[in-house]
Amino acid sequence: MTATQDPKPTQHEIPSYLDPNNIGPYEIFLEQVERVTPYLGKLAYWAETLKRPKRILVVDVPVHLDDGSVAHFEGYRVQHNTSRGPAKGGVRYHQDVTLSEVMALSAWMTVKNAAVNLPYGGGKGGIRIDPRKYSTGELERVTRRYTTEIGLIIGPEKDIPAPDVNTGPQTMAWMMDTYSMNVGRTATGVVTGKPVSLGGSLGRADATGRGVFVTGAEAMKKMGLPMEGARIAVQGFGNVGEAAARIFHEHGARIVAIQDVTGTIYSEAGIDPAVALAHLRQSGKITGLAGTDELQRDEFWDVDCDVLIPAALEKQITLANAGRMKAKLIVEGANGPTIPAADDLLADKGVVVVPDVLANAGGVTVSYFEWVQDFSSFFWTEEEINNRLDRIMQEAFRSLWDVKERHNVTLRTAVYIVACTRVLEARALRGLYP
Ligand SMILES: NC(=O)C1=CN([C@@H]2O[C@H](COP(=O)(O)OP(=O)(O)OC[C@H]3O[C@@H](n4cnc5c(N)ncnc54)[C@H](O)[C@@H]3O)[C@@H](O)[C@H]2O)C=CC1
Ligand SMILES: O=C(O)CCC(=O)C(=O)O
Repeated sequence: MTATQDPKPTQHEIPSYLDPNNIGPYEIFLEQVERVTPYLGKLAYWAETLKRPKRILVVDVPVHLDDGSVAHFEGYRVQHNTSRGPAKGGVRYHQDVTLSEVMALSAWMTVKNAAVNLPYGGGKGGIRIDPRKYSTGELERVTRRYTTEIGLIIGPEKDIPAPDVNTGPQTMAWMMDTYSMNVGRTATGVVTGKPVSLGGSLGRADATGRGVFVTGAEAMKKMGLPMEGARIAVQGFGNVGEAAARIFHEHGARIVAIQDVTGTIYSEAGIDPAVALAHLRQSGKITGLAGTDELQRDEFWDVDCDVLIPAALEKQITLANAGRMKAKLIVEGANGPTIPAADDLLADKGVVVVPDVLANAGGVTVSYFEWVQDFSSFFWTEEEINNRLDRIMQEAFRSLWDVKERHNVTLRTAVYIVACTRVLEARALRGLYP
């Protein structure tokens, strides 16, 4: 080496296995468990329970395509933990779904359900498929075959799926119908997020975005950030991102940037989410909306905003962008959007992060209401649902914020302390032997 050469490795010279941005989804969860373990006292004895999913099912999903050929898709259902009740969590259709991802998503469900004190464990499912490439009929056949394959382990008292990325009420209707045919009775309680006419709950469609708003608004109050005119940037404009943007907008905040899989738009004057949604539905893309400028994908992270809402996929906030973000508050609509190293960097910068396992718990909370309504065959008004949801989310936020202050930790660690304590208390009380 000559004297002019820099002896320190540059970013691209770091071997991939040492690059914190390269961490896998389940490794992120394991790191989060490591961080909470010192706060668990005697329950740390049981911490290994959290690191091991209770049950994993990998299934082959063969279907006839419209052209007469047969395609095979890989599907998963992971039940991470059932100490506090049946497994509960969504089903994702995406071309990049992996077992590690579904394991992480199911583990985050365990933490989330305990964080808001729902009587559930955690589960999650997925199929590695790009749904944009298949017709509605093909997706129905994929869904029905997948439901039959995982029918071994799901059920209203065992494991209750729900929507996630690229799945929705129609997917849940097919799942409910297939499961019901297989068991010989109509079992509405086997999935949540169904159409309202099939035992679905009023308020479920907006529930996750509403919870993002409620927890975000609580955090803003604690931080002294006014809602009126607050600058908001949203990544992901689907079930969660669109509803969150719309509800913040309705409360006087200004949506300055939206990014989805098709592109990124920016407007200093603010974007009306309803107009953006109509444009997206009509044109198939978010870009090209009148009164907005198109940004390069990576420029989204430089947008001047007070609140950033990642509501797309995992691992979006990394060491490559966390340092340059302007937001004072991040409200995680998505599951797992922030890698642990970026979490540390944000904490050092004084950025408050409302973690996924609290911020996006509104969806599963109304799923719980739906499940209860299906069991009792007695349905509540939308006002009752929204009032109960708001109360649960506000009370959870306030008590978890107190834990954060008491232990002088991040809000994520505070949520993990409370949630993991609840899960492991149940584990310890139940004991190990039949
Ligand atoms: N649907 C629900 O009730 C809940 C969803 N979540 C989480 O919220 C996130 C979003 O889920 P949904 O809104 O249900 O899904 P969705 O399928 O309705 O919408 C996903 C959105 O993300 C965008 N997107 C996908 N890839 C992207 C990329 N590379 N860059 C930018 N945008 C991208 C899509 O264009 C779309 O706007 C996921 O992490 C999911 O696990 C969490 C709790 C409940
Ligand atoms: O509504 C549910 O049961 C689960 C929603 C979900 O998958 C999630 O919260 O990530």
